[in-house]
Amino acid sequence: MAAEIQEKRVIPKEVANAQQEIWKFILGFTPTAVVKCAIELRIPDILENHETPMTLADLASEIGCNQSSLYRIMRFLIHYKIFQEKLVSETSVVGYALTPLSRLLTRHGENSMADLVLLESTPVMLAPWQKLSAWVLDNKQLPFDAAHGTDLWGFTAGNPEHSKIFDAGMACDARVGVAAVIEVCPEVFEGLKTMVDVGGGDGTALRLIVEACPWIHGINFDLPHVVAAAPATRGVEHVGGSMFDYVPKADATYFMKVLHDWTDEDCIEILKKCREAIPQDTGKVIIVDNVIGQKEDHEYVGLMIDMVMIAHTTNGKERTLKEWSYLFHEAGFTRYTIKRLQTYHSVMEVYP
Ligand SMILES: C[S@@+](CC[C@H](N)C(=O)[O-])C[C@H]1O[C@@H](n2cnc3c(N)ncnc32)[C@H](O)[C@@H]1O
Repeated sequence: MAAEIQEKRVIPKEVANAQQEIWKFILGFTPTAVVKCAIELRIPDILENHETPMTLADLASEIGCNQSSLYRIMRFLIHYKIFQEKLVSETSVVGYALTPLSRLLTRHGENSMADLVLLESTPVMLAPWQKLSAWVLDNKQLPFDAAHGTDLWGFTAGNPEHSKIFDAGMACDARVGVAAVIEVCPEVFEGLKTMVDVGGGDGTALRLIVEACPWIHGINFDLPHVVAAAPATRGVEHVGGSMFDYVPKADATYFMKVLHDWTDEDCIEILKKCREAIPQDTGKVIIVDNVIGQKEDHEYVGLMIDMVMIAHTTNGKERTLKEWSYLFHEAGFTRYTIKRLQTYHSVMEVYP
């Protein structure tokens, strides 16, 4: 039966368009929730392991679920280009296949971002988002503390399961960041005999750097509960402690997505500790972090991460180059260079 569709416009086009846009905010969490669902069901892994596109019936049987609910999940994710429909070779049967996006959502792929999706969508990380407006109003209790009664680092120290999820999430972003640094500016690591990764998490970043630059002896420095759970790695020594007390001595200190967790005053204190830890004539601090307010390319990621800093950290923030430069100057450093990577990160080398 053919239906006749008549579009009767009773509200101005501009308002109708605005309403469509607002729906993105009303239900903006749905892509996150449904992608998380697909990862938990291991759909990217199942499709990766299947040589040809997979029919709904085969995929449902592999997962052990009902076809009609799976169909709706897949229809939604195809719309978001997470999966695609393709003909099963030389037949007219349509199956599901990976796209460049879902290739990043397998559980153990080299460039997988799945653990980061799983981390950010845990109830623990979502709860502080309910507390933003209260914090903006009085700037008293930080959103994470308001939700959990302690800051993120205190929470991970007391919750080993969440600490593991947090470290895994950080490690997947570290893999992408380190690969980009080694690809674009390997000279950053030339001539270094020792390097300490301050706030290095489970040591993933340092492991990859030492694998690519085997002349470096790596020191992975993080809070005691984090290094206690970190896997032993050749060429990397794990040291537990707090960067507010001291930074282990090395030719260079390396920070990846650490300083953005802290206030200007905290960063200046940490950077001063770094100046004491490195040789005054040949030492340097290497910072891999976001610099906002530059080219447009990754600005939306930077601005979203800036909101994450409010929700999850102790007054951390994303910084412009001018704000970074202020920290370096206040901590007593005299010059720095900056290189932008294809990812949202930049690499800054800062000298005494
Ligand atoms: C956002 S994560 C970044 C981890 C890692 N650099 C990466 O890029 O994946 C921040 C790290 O700082 C560590 N950290 C927090 N407070 C610290 C302190 N006082 N001293 C040393 N590390 C600390 C956390 O345990 C966590 O591993």
